[in-house]
Amino acid sequence: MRIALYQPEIAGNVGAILRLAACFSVPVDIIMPTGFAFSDSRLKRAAMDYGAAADVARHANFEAFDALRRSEGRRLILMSSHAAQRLPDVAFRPDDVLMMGSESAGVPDTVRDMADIRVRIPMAPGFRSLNIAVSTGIAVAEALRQTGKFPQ
Ligand SMILES: C[S@@+](CC[C@H](N)C(=O)[O-])C[C@H]1O[C@@H](n2cnc3c(N)ncnc32)[C@H](O)[C@@H]1O
Repeated sequence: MRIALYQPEIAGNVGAILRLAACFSVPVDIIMPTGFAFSDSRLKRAAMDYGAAADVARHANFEAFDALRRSEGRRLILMSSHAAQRLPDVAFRPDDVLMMGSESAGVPDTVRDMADIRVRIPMAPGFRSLNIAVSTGIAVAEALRQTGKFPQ
């Protein structure tokens, strides 16, 4: 399992996701550009000292990330509040990449169309979306649960 962040914009969100990734031993792919500098104190504050333990790869653009993903034979699972398929109905594989869209715009249609599966976390009627770090935690937890990869 890997987490991929498509052009994330908010340092604190990425810090929280790096903390999550370290706690669950899930590597993170960050697709550039980001909306903040990696020296941003808000990233460090949210990641705490766990950030140094996170396995993070930065990719210059989506094409570079996707070429590597394909070479490794991983499925691209796009998390989107607009997707038709519900999280509880998806059968995850241990080598899937869970990709999160940017905070303001999600992902472009060209990227959306390349996903093997598009997945929605069901929400109560009338709500648009969850915070990106919260939705990453929900999706990763379900994928780890299904694949038996939660840490002991
Ligand atoms: C704040 S949301 C982005 C909202 C953006 N307007 C959009 O249309 O995608 C940031 C990211 O969190 C994830 N996300 C938020 N709510 C979600 C949900 N209910 N189901 C699946 N993913 C969700 C998606 O990856 C989304 O791109």
